[in-house]
Amino acid sequence: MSVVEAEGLTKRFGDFEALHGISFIVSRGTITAVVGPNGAGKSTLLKIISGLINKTYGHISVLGEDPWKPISLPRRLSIILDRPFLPTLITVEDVVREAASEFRVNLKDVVNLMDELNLSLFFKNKVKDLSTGTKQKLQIVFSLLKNPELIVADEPTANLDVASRFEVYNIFIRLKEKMGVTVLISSHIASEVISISTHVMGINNGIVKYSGEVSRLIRKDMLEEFYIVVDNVEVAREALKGYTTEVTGNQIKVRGNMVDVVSRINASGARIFYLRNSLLDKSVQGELGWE
Ligand SMILES: Nc1ncnc2c1ncn2[C@@H]1O[C@H](COP(=O)(O)OP(=O)(O)OP(=O)(O)O)[C@@H](O)[C@H]1O
Repeated sequence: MSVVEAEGLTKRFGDFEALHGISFIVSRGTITAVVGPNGAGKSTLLKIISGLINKTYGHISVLGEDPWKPISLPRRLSIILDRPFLPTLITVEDVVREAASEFRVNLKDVVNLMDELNLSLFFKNKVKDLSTGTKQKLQIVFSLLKNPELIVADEPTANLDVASRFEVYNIFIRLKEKMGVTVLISSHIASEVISISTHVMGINNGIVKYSGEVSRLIRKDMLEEFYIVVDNVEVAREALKGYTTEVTGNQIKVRGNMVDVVSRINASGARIFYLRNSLLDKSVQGELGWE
């Protein structure tokens, strides 16, 4: 069953056409990586789906509703943007208590979600004193409190380090697997977001260049070979026993599932400074005509 349906979707800003009559569907219980270069039209598309801006022409239906004239959508859809917008002068604990009461959720459930993102240690801090990445993670917690059916996340991990990015991805993966939540997520780091997704939609110059299941569009060997740079190679390598690895200085070339590899290294105590699948990034850029 489709959660989002678009047919001939067009968006103009004055004389400039940002989306040129695009058509696609998003099925329930999938994670779709929305990838493309700067100015491709990703944010414009995600904002239309979220009801933040209106289309110019065409058809768009989100959970069976017109997102510009929503009925139940605000309750069922969570929007995550790359910039946090939180009250800054009060403590995290106060924000959390207020949010729990507003969304009528159990404080314990909020704390569990915060634990998953390693946020609980900031409980007594004022929001204004948190790093941008920590504020962003807090923002994500609030966005998820209403137990959405659909999450639209525009560059949600832009301000986060590798470990935090995967904490966020793991939450999306869990929500999809346990609750059948549908996720649309955009990122500049195509290879990373594709690695955690079931589907990929490649956009450039306001056109969907390709769209479909990751397993059909991308070869497994290309998906599962990437590089990480860590602070402690020995500890990281020990954590990756059973995986094929090649070490050069602080860099490890790994073959395997990216989510599992990152979880193992995070659990080992080693720190990942850098993670990239350049081969896949280049291939996606080539397919999209992305300079
Ligand atoms: N409010 C606006 N008024 C005029 N032009 C706009 C507006 N919003 C977006 N655009 C233009 O539409 C095009 C698509 O922008 P959009 O932000 O959707 O791209 P994007 O793929 O999200 O890029 P990025 O990754 O840099 O955020 C760009 O050329 C942008 O300049």
